[in-house]
Amino acid sequence: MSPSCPITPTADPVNLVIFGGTGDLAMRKIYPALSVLFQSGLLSPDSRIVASGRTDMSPEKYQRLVREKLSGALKPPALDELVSRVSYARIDPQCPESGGRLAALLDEMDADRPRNRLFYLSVPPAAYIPLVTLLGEAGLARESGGRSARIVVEKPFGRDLSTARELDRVLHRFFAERRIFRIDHYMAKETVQNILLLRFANALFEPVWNRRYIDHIRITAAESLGIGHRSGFYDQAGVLRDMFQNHMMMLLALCAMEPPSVFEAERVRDERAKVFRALRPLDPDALEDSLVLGQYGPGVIDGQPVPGYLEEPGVRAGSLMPTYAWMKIFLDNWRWQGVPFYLCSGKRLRTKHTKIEVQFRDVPVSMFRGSGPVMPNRLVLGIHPEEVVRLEVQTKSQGPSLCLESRHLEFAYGSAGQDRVDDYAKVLLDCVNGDQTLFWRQDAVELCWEFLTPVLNVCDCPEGSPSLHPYPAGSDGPARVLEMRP
Ligand SMILES: NC(=O)C1=CN([C@@H]2O[C@H](COP(=O)(O)OP(=O)(O)OC[C@H]3O[C@@H](n4cnc5c(N)ncnc54)[C@H](OP(=O)(O)O)[C@@H]3O)[C@@H](O)[C@H]2O)C=CC1
Ligand SMILES: O=C1O[C@H](COP(=O)(O)O)[C@@H](O)[C@H](O)[C@H]1O
Repeated sequence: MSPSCPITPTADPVNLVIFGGTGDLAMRKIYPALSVLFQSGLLSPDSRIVASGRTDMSPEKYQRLVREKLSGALKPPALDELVSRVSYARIDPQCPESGGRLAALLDEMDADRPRNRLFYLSVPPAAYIPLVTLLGEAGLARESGGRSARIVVEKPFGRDLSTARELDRVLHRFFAERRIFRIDHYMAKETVQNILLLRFANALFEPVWNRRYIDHIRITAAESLGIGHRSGFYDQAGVLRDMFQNHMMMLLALCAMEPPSVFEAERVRDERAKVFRALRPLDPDALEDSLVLGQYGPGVIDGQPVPGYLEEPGVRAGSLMPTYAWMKIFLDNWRWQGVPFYLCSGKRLRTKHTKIEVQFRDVPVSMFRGSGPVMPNRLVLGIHPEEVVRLEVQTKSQGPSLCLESRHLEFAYGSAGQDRVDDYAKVLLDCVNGDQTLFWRQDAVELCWEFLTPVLNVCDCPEGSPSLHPYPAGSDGPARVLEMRP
């Protein structure tokens, strides 16, 4: 850690209520993140976790379940310490007495001292509004006696513009905006957080970070995983709602935003929203010029045969849901006029890799004729698996003749030996501490839904997308994208 970096203090104790405590997200991401926070002392040992679901279960049985599910990821004593802080309450939003029961339980837990309250909606989106209403009507959304009450909302924030607005209306009935945390775990990834520091804490990049010097920017989030057990959600959402409306648009905003006057949540969020306001609307009559949608078929990944999307359990027969999208986006503002941003994400691709590539323009003319082509500079921000910042520059290769060679100036997080906090741990800690910098604000959510509406309309019509390009699992995506790429 840098000597000038302040030590992060231990957060005040919190009672964390995880709605959806038996679910995939809770087991795979939230508990391991909590364990990191407890072990590193960032979360007070006085904090408690109440998991809930509609299933009836004793706290002891739930503790056994957590132990069993997490035994691969966590070992004693970390696992024991985590489990000792966990209890379970059956909460069914359809059941009128659920809210009162939860309120009584939390009061009982607070008998020794009042704790802040954090309610985490880790449930299917259809349960968001009923649970927010339950909290509000039970008086649990109120702050009192210096105790905060915050709510964490998982993506997707609605399934289109109108449902996003409806969710927001209900959230705001009970929670002020400063207490609503719309999570995007991509924002907490180390190299993603680093984008703004790289751009605005160095004098080097900003003068060339514009249409005069940048040819295009490519943002890729490729996954080799399929949809797992999530067909119920995914077959209603597809890649556009799952990855574009949130993570991909956020990466775009971080690459394109103006510097805020000060690094404060609202000022940073203002600048991100301005990027979304500058999005050039997609032309519904010419979508094929800026969009490729695809769906994976059967194929081979890591030498193993994998089924196609339509063979995945739970997917509707003949579903036309896209599992891959490539999009060309323009921003209509002075900095970015004419610079294409290529966004691409898909499931069941050859490898998992997430990165941002900033491609600079060619030199005006090469004076090194006969020494090979002068490749344009490229800045690669590797997010996964490599966490790296790599600037590709042209140099002279060693030897008597004048030959051009591409070399890298590189900084890799993995080799920097710094303290690391996993992405869910970081966002959870920020919720506990009330820092909204890394979270979505409603204006940005709505602007992104508005932008995607023409594509979603096409995908949602019964015939689905007019051109859904198939690609074999384990490939690099639909061949059509190669024709569109610069
Ligand atoms: N899994 C992931 O990788 C990611 C998930 N998300 C989002 O997180 C949320 C949770 O996802 P995930 O964990 O995968 O979902 P799961 O289907 O695995 O788990 C859902 C959980 O919610 C509970 N639940 C279901 N319906 C209701 C209801 N009507 N009222 C109260 N509780 C309910 C279930 O328990 P019970 O049946 O007992 O009620 C279960 O604990 C979703 O919004 C998803 O979009 C976001 C990013 C990644
Ligand atoms: O939010 C989501 O993200 C994951 C990919 O996250 P990563 O951190 O592993 O890159 C994706 O698999 C999932 O479908 C989506 O809901």
